[in-house]
Order: sequence, then C-alpha cells, then structure tokens
Amino acid sequence: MSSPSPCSSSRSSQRYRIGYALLPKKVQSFIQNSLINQAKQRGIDLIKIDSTKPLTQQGPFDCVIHKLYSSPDWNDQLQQLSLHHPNVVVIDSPESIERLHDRTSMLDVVTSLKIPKRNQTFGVPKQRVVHESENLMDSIEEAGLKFPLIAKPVTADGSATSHEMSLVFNENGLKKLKKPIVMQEFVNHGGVIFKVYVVGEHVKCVKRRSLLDISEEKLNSTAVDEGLLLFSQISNLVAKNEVGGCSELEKAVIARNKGKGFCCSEVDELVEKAEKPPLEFVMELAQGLREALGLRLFNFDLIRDSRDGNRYFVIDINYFPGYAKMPDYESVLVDFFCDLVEEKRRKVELGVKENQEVRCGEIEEKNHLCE
Ligand SMILES: Nc1ncnc2c1ncn2[C@@H]1O[C@H](COP(=O)(O)OP(=O)(O)OP(=O)(O)O)[C@@H](O)[C@H]1O
Ligand SMILES: O=P(O)(O)O[C@H]1[C@H](O)[C@@H](O)[C@H](OP(=O)(O)O)[C@@H](OP(=O)(O)O)[C@H]1O
Ligand SMILES: [Mg+2]
Ligand SMILES: [Mg+2]
Repeated sequence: MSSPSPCSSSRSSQRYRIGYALLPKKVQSFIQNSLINQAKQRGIDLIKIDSTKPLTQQGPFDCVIHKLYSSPDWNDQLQQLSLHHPNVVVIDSPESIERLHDRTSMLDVVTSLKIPKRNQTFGVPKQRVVHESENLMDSIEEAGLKFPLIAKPVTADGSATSHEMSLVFNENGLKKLKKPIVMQEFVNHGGVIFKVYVVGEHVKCVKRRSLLDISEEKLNSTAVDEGLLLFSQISNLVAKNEVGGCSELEKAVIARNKGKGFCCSEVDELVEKAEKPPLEFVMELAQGLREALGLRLFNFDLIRDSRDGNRYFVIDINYFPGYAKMPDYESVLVDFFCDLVEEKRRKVELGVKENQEVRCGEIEEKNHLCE
C-alpha cells in the first residue's frame, strides 16, 4: 500500500501546525489517535492550545480550530492573533459561532437561503419564544402554533440543560414549562432525522433515531393528560442491545402508541429503511448554509415531513458537532486540514506579492521623484 501523500505536494518535507482549543470532553472524543496519526502522515501536527495562556506564545500555527463557550478572553486572544499574524487561518469567527447559541434566531438564516429550484422544498417549523408574563394560549394561537409542540431552551450553550427538550401536548403542559422558552411546531417525520455534517467543502449525511410520529388519536388520549414529556439528546441514544432495553423516553412514547408494541428495534428498523434525501439537495443546502452562516465546521438536523415526502425542515444547527460519530471522520477532517494549509499558503503568497507590489510602487515613486 502506498503511503498517503502530504498535503502540499510542492513542499513534501514541510510540516504544518494546527492548533486546537477545545473543552476536555471534546478533546477526548475528537482528538483520537487515529486522527492524530492520519494527520501526521500527511504532514500535519495537531497542537493542543491552553486557552488560559497567551495564544501568541504557543505558536507558530498555520491554523487554529476552536470551540470554547462564552469566553470573552479567548475571543480577545483570537483577535490579537489575527492582528499580529494575519496569515493564520482561524476557524471559525467567534461572532459567526455566537449566532448558533440562541435558538430564537438560530434558524433565521434558513428562511432566506436561495438554492436552485427542485422537487424538494425546505423551511423551518413555526416557532415563537414565550415569556412568563404572557397569556400563553393567546401567544401560541397568535403565532399559528398548534399542539403538539416541542419546547426548547432559548440558549444552546453546550450545557446539559440546553439539550433538555419537552414535548408539549396541551395547555396543562405549557403552564409547567420554565420560561422564557422556544415553542416550536412538532412536525411528524417518521422517527428518523438526517444529520448533515459540514466540514468546509466536505459534506456527509447520516441517519439517526428521532421521535416517533404523534397521531391525532394519541394527542386526544388520556395518556397525554400530564401535558408534558421530557427528553434529551434522543439522536444519540445507544442501541437497545447495549442498554438492555428501551429508554424511559422510548417506553413513554411507546406507551402512547397504545400497546402497538413499537419498540427500539422497530425504531432502528425505521432508521435502517429510511431513504436519505437526494445528495444534490443536501449539498446545496449545506453550501447555502455554510455561506450564509460564514461557518465551516457545523452540522444541521433535517427532518422529512411525514405528509409530504418532498418537504424538509431544518430544526437545529450545531457548531463543531460530534464529528467522531461520522463514518471516516479522520479522513474527512484531514482533507479539510489540508485545504486550510493550502489556504494559508495562498495567504502568504498573496501577502508576499502585495508587499512586492508596494515595494515596486515605492521604488517607482522614488525614481520618478529623482527624475
Ligand atoms: N420541530 C420538531 N419536530 C419534530 N421533532 C423535533 C423537532 N425539533 C426537534 N425534534 C426532535 O428533538 C430532537 C432534539 O431537538 P434539537 O435537535 O433541536 O435539540 P438539540 O439538543 O440541540 O440536539 P443536538 O444534540 O443535535 O444538539 C431532534 O433530534 C428531533 O428528534
Ligand atoms: O455539547 P454541545 O456543545 O452542546 O454540542 C453538541 C451538539 O449540540 C450536538 O449536535 C453533537 O451531537 P451530534 O454530532 O450527534 O449532532 C454533540 O456531539 P458530542 O456529544 O459527540 O460532542 C455536541 O457536539
Ligand atoms: Mg439536534
Ligand atoms: Mg443542537
């Protein structure tokens, strides 16, 4: 087997340094030996950054990748780095990342996307943020929202609570929620979501488990009298066999299926059988979002309307998601690192050229003055 070619074929012996600033949990899941080794083979060294120490003293870096929540100090550090070392590629800008931390506006960008006309259409579910002081039912009606709804914490800041969702079946449930909270229309989508991972120009779509459809009948049954069903990170639930049974959520959702015996294995079957959305459509959406968000490392959750197989909804966008769960994540990421290295090389070349032009200009000016 031939060894993988280095990133930049013109300078095969040169090594490149990519600094990463990530929380310990992310380091553990993302910086795996397999990634480090594949990167090494292509001339890239991954260097851990200590965000509590001056960044400019930890370089040099060709590129920096990062995911650190709410750290003004860190944002200042990045600003200083860009000021003093403008050729370093920083992925991504803190301002662009920040937009994904608020679910009230996170999906706004989707509605203004322009992609070529095709059979598939896309949008976002209706939603509205509600506050304690409001007349809840009036607000819900005003926004055109109908039960069942899904309640999502306003802030998506990486904390466990920011992933705590609730299915809301009626006014009773609505009252129990801690406000302010984002209320979003629940769209029946057949128990499967599509996670689209974007890594610069590279895009991968994977299928995952989701919530089962909720029928009119279920909505009117006594099973939903409580009004509320809490859940968290359903797409990451491990397979049935690994936990020795259904999760509480699955049991609860199953119970609402009135003994139809819908269990995890059936959910897994739904995922297995589901057809992914057309690749071209996914690519166009991904590219549109990448440009509109000004981000290169993110994923988005896509669901397909059970009533219309060509209608899709974007329901969530996450910065620097769990890439290690993506098949072949190492090669996708290393290809991306190579793209960055190339970008840095072009920046340097352009800088040198611009400098030369300035110098030539200066010389010409001097000559002219001397004449
Ligand atoms: N509008 C909706 N209609 C139907 N199901 C939804 C809707 N919004 C969310 N869900 C379901 O709830 C899950 C969690 O919602 P969401 O993706 O917004 O939360 P999250 O905690 O930010 O997820 P992640 O772990 O991807 O960051 C989704 O994966 C999907 O199964
Ligand atoms: O922990 P925070 O900062 O909230 O970010 C999460 C994202 O919101 C999730 O989307 C990631 O899971 P997926 O890669 O399955 O979407 C999830 O992946 P992880 O649990 O593997 O790290 C996280 O990246
Ligand atoms: Mg999600
Ligand atoms: Mg999310």
